[in-house]
Amino acid sequence: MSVVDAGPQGPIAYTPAVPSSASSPLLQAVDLRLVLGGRTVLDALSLTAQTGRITALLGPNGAGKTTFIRCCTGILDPDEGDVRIAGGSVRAAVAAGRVGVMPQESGAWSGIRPLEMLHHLAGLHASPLPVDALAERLGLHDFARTPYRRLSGGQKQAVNLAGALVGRPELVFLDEPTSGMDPHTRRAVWGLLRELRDSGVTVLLTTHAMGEAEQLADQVHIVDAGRISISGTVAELASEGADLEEVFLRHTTARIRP
Ligand SMILES: Nc1ncnc2c1ncn2[C@@H]1O[C@H](COP(=O)(O)OP(=O)(O)OP(=O)(O)O)[C@@H](O)[C@H]1O
Repeated sequence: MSVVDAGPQGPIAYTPAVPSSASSPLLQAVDLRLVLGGRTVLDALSLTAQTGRITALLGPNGAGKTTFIRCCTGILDPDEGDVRIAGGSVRAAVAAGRVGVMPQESGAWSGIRPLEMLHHLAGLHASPLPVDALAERLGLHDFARTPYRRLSGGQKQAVNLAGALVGRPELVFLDEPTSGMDPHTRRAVWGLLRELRDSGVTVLLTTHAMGEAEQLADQVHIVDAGRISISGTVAELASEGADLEEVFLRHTTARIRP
């Protein structure tokens, strides 16, 4: 077992609620197709996320990253293809508390205060993380009494991240987790995500910050127009003789001409 340091309150022992087998990919999406509003949003998209690794999904605006996460968390059903989590269905994994999700926009009730929200979410899980220690780790006590609607963008992100983790999931989807965060907070979150990985948690995140993917990702998938354009480790992708941003630009389609 490894540990998430909670700062002055002491460590949080982070063992996923359901330990996963390290021998296979925890998440397997095969040939997903989905049409929304007459537009093909996912187009034969297949990818895996290995157990206890950080997988980054990169892609232009509108490429289908959030839609993919919605298919992996039971919010949307693909028209074709299948998502398996630990070999079972998405719904079974979600019902068993194996999955955490930090959406780009949370549906948090606007008047709720951060710690109230976390205590509420913790109450939905069998063995949640200690709320105070998690809040301490993410600096939530500084604005613990502020209603959600009055939080800054970065503060909302921190609360949403805590909400994704409080149930001690073994698979966490983070949709642009550090967008709007200052560099101090961003680096603290990177440290936390590395500790989660070291504890065996599987993380799939989206980001538009190439440096974030370079810092964190064990595996990168670049998606363009609903399909995987290229995948590999950062080192494998950079072996094309370019940095990750250059690889991204080469393998995706510009929506707007510079
Ligand atoms: N419910 C819906 N009905 C119709 N179109 C939708 C729906 N949800 C998403 N889309 C469309 O699907 C496409 C992909 O959206 P998605 O949010 O998955 O992109 P994304 O890769 O996460 O983009 P970003 O990087 O900007 O967050 C967009 O063109 C979007 O307008």
